[in-house]
Amino acid sequence: MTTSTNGKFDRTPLIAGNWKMNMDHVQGITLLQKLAWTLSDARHDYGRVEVVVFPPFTDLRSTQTLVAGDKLKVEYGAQDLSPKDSGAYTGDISGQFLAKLGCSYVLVGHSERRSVHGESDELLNEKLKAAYRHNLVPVLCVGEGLEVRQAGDHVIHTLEQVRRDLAGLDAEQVSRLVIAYEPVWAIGTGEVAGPEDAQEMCAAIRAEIADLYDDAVAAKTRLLYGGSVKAANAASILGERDVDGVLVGGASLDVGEFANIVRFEQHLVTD
Ligand SMILES: O=C(CO)COP(=O)(O)O
Repeated sequence: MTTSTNGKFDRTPLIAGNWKMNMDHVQGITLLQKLAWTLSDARHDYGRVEVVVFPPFTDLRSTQTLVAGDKLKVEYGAQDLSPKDSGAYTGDISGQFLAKLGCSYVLVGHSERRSVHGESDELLNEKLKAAYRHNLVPVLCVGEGLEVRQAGDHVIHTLEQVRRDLAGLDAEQVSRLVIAYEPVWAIGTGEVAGPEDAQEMCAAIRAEIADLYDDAVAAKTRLLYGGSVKAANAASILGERDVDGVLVGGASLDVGEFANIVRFEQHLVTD
């Protein structure tokens, strides 16, 4: 992994777009092509700020063809995977298939899967292990709902998720892991956790990883914030010490908006 030299990051910033259940494969290719053109016009340095999109499963083959054919530097991943590698699991998608499609990353435990599909920490732990079996880097999503936040238990709650989800993973795996803190009350609502909220939780997660593993592992794990991120608020969130990137939902469907988030360094206040 390359190291950015902007003085604020010692981990390569990662800007990720979760398309959720939007964009069929034709629309997806158009979106990705426009994004690549926009970033190319802006002479974006992908070694300095990594860019990843998470299209629906049905877009992945055309995404692979476009990325390989046009030698794009945008990376891509899937929004979920099965804990199993193959067999009688109708409707599920194996990490092996995702790796074959050139995916680098896979989302695990997005709050919409935890709530809509009732995914438990035990299942997510299995999914993380499945991702590593196929050399996919998991982006593990954690975060609290509104009631937990109002009760002031957000840090305890989120660290508990981290502990349960990471059970049995080794230090090498966790140093490659990406964890996205996505407070459920800030997803798709226009409510953004402030930069200081993002920093508070990312610092707490990093300290927890140092506790569970060691400081060297904690220094490598990348921590993202997600929830109503837009070009207008991205730079201040990304300026925080422990925030290494953002996981963007709605705004990742707008090329101009997402490209401006990728180019957040233009808006960083340097001290
Ligand atoms: O869930 C999210 C990304 O995974 C955040 O979605 P929004 O950016 O639309 O709030």
